[in-house]
Amino acid sequence: MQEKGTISIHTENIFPIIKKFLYSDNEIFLRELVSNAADATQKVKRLASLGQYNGELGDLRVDVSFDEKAKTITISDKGIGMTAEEIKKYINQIAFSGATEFVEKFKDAKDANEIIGKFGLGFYSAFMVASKVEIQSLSYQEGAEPARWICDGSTEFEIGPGNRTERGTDIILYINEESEEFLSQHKLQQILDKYFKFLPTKLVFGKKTDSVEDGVDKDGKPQYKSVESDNIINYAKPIWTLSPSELNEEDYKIFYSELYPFSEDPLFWIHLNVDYPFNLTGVLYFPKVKTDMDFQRNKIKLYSRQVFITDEVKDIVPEFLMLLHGVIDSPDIPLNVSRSFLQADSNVKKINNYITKKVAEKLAELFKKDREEYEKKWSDIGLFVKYGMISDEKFYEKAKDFTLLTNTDKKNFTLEEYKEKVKANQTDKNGNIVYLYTNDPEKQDAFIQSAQKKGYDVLLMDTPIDGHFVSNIEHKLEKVSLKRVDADVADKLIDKDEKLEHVLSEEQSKKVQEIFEKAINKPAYKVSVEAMNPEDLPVTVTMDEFMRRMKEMAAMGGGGGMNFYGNMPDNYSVSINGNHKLVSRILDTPDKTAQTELAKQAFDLALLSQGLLTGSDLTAFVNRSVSLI
Ligand SMILES: Nc1ncnc2c1ncn2[C@@H]1O[C@H](COP(=O)(O)OP(=O)(O)OP(=O)(O)O)[C@@H](O)[C@H]1O
Repeated sequence: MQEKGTISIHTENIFPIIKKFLYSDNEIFLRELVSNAADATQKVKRLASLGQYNGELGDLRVDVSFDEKAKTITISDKGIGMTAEEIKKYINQIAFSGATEFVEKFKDAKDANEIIGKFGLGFYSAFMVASKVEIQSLSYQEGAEPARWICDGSTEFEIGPGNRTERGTDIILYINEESEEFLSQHKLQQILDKYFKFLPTKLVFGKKTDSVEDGVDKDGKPQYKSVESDNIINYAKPIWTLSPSELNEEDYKIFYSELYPFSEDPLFWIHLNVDYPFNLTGVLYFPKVKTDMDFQRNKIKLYSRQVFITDEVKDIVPEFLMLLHGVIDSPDIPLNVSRSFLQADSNVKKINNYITKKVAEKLAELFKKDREEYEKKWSDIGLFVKYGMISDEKFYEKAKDFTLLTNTDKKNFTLEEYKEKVKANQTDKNGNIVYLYTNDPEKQDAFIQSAQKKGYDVLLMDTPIDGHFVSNIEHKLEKVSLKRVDADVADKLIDKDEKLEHVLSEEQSKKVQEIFEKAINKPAYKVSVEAMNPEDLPVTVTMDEFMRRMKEMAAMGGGGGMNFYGNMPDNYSVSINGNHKLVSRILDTPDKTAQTELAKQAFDLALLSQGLLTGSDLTAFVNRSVSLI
């Protein structure tokens, strides 16, 4: 009996609205329809295992096919099927209270995901690409009659007897004009690969032809023949569904290369597996990252019951772990709602915390088990760890035991070990331990050497994140302050209240100061004469630690009062080593011009050693040097 009816929503024509909103993301229709087919297949399997279905299961597979001439795409399954009554119930009654609310709520929606799941519109996403949709279905129930449903995208539908002779469902999409791009082998293959590589139900997309070896010819050369077989989409083994005890190292590496072909082997990985209070499985990899490109290319992929959803996992994965690779699968993440909802979702927060905890545990384990190996990997993982410590208090608490500080001799220390190492020699008169660091060992070499002469240790803080990391640990560690090695002359880097004897009288000092002020003749350079080790350089140019950090923050866009520092000129301190032979010589030079030239030369050498001497000053220095020789 042929029957006509109206889909129960209160608007004339919902589909143009759906289409309009969802257009940008319209490949989702395939994700929704193939997922439905796979669900129906899983259901019949379950019924059989429960003894509620006794028919032949047969080859349980989902087929996607297309017909370029007829302009159709068909999704077929051998699942539980639907009777006409069920079609009416499941397909016709769209699960939302009213189209008015729908339109109101989502007139600004940009993402199809926001709408589809929320309103149980999975099936209706078909109308994003089809002008007409037909269902042919035969239910698994005994004595069921095949049913056919057809709808042209208006709220009118037709339902009546169908033609399916085997259990299961065909969804036939009559592709609309704007969506003809989907009627392509390449396009469909690409979409199916993206979403269904790990689908638990076999998914077949037509046939493929392979060339296989077939004996040898009369000259003994191998012969080949073409063999046709099903083009199966989901060949790969989704290892995150297995238990870690069933897997070996190779399995994890193979899986990684399946996810990200042509990538270098990962450093290590974490197998995630929880089922309470939320359900989540997955494998996260720590990549070996060579370039920034790698970060952008290989992202964590989010799955829901083995169907790919997105690689935009922001909010689900803690920000500092966004650089990891791998897969997360959770049916408990509300995939289909807006971002702001996601951030407020308590499951998402728990998942976030869980992942952070797991990562910390893994790192702690690696550190404990094989420190040498861990140290080798530190240059790669240090970035994650430091970023994590800065951005997440809880992570800091865990990571402080396995964070390493590396010094200029490339030796590694934990925070605790380092404190012990330098405590004796690097504590200032107020009882603060001063950690010295360099962010550019080449440029700051002269300072590093002077510090080392005093028996000080210098840390290497030369990655982009280290500037923040320095402030972070300084803030967290008690009675510890960090100073860049060029923040002052070696004798004053750590103020121990030890005064060196001055060879110059007060009057002589004043004179030296005047000579240098005149020679330098730049207000941004503040000259002082110090009693220093005679072995140290005659002139040292430094920028105060506090001032430099403020300027760095201003340069990075720190708001508010930071602009104040950003606008200040670069101010430097020029320390003249009053105990140096050269300084005495300058003082004793009777010829005023020669005296100024010598002072200039000594000052320029200081600038030169720090790469601060450029342009016309550099040219003048070179000319002066030539004439002095
Ligand atoms: N291929 C199919 N075989 C059997 N039943 C199906 C098939 N496709 C859809 N259905 C039935 O129609 C219902 C509605 O499908 P629809 O995709 O609109 O929503 P859903 O799958 O329940 O939810 P969502 O897509 O939001 O996850 C399904 O729950 C299922 O009962």
